[in-house]
Amino acid sequence: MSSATTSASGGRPVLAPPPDATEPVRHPDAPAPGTPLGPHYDQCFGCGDDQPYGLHLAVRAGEGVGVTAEFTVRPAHQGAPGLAHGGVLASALDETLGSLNWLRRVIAVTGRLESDFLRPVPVGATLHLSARCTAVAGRKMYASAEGRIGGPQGPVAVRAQALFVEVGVSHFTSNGRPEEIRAAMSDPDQVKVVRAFEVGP
Ligand SMILES: CCCCC/C=C\C/C=C\C/C=C\C/C=C\CCCC(=O)SCCNC(=O)CCNC(=O)[C@H](O)C(C)(C)COP(=O)(O)OP(=O)(O)OC[C@H]1O[C@@H](n2cnc3c(N)ncnc32)[C@H](O)[C@@H]1OP(=O)(O)O
Repeated sequence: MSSATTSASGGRPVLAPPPDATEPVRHPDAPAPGTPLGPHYDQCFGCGDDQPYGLHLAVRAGEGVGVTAEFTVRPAHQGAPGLAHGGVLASALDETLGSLNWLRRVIAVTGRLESDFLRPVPVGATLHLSARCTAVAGRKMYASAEGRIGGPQGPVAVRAQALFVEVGVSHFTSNGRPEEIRAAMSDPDQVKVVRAFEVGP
């Protein structure tokens, strides 16, 4: 019997790479380890500078197909008094995982995200996130992430496993609200981001 966590064929967990999956490949032009990746869209809830209640996640390239990031929980991110909302923490994991695609120079969107919440995360705390791509199979990228509190070596508060699916720019231009697409396409910085992805390996 299949379930939400097992594939229709063979009963393999959905987030387990298939036997023909390959090692992820870092693009030769990927930024050096330690380089800030910068926002992919200034209105992005995860990384955008112009999103007042956003997470303002600061992501840096790591080794291989890996990244690190920091997110400081603000009062706008509460679920219970003084504590981060779980959906916000899942967003931080999602954004960190999504950034891995920069290092592969592939545009991809989250297909599936499974999160574990291990410790409450207070307002004012900085979540130290890290993510790595574990495998690639066709358009599918498998990845995992964790977030620690109290410092980069502190206890793990949240972790996630995810599947991203490669898409073309038309995923956004065909489905996004036209006002925002038009604005994005007339912003030279945004066009530069899209071009960086279109020049593949
Ligand atoms: C001018 C505009 C500029 C736009 C900006 C451009 C570039 C900027 C650069 C980067 C920005 C990119 C992303 C944003 C980055 C970070 C934010 C965090 C990430 C997100 O927050 S992003 C938002 C949430 N995300 C979605 O909004 C996705 C909605 N969704 C869909 O759009 C489709 O659902 C899609 C595309 C996922 C698949 O659709 P599809 O038709 O293309 O492909 P298909 O269904 O065939 O799946 C292919 C293979 O993936 C397997 N598969 C698919 N889904 C699965 C699942 N859930 N579980 C297990 N396996 C799954 C299939 O089983 C099959 O596997 P197999 O090949 O083995 O059969």
